Amino acid sequence: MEILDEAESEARRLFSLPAGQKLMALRSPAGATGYGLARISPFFNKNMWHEGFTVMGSPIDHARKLWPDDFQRFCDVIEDYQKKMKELAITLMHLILKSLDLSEEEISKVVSSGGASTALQLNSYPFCPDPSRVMGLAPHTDTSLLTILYQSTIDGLQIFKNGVGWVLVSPTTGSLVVNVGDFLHILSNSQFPNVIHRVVLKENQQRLSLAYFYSPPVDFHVSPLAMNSATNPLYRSVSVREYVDIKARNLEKALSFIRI
Ligand SMILES: O=C(O)CCC(=O)C(=O)O
Ligand SMILES: [Fe+2]
Repeated sequence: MEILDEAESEARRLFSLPAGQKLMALRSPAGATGYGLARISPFFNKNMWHEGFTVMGSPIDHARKLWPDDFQRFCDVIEDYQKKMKELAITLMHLILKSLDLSEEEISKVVSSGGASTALQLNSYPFCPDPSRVMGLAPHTDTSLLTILYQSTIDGLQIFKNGVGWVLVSPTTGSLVVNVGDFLHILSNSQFPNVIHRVVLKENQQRLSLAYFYSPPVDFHVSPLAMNSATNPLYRSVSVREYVDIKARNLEKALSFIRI
């Protein structure tokens, strides 16, 4: 798909800028978008071999700072990428929720009530002379319903499988990885379990990835909707806003805070 190549090339162009230039678009302490460390960094006492750039909607304010005379191409490609990923996320969510026997009415509440919360995260794991000594991205689950991940050509993504351990998910040309996040885990009463994943660098080349996070609107209350008659709800109802806040303070323990 052409848009994957274009978005990858724009991400590469951004991360190739001199450090001083990238710092012009630094995420502000209270802000959610812009250039900076991985969001999960505060939970770990070692830095990760990673730099990121977060977009929500139009990236124009930050793009103007990065390329004062040439920001339009980046904005066009990144906005188009988000539009395509959103369409795909909605299609996937419909299929998943249908498979869980939710009614059309319930599905439309989850998927389209008042617009989703979405974010696009551009990730770069720069060239590293000794990859065996660094952590790319520490283990975590995504907070989203689902995350559509494009990893270009370099290995690194691993998922944790119970009873097996860490399993490498190698990139395949033109393919996307879909990760189940915490919100789908709650909504499906853990029939679609969230996936613990991390990035371990093996090759001494720069690695790029683009993660599109799709979540319900901030005021939506997520609760286990999909249950067969034999099961009890495992989680209490929680608004997206409240859960994001719990996660920001507790990371991987967040689900245990809403466990019934
Ligand atoms: O770089 C990757 O393959 C994974 C990125 C990721 O997990 C994230 O941005 O949440
Ligand atoms: Fe992730």
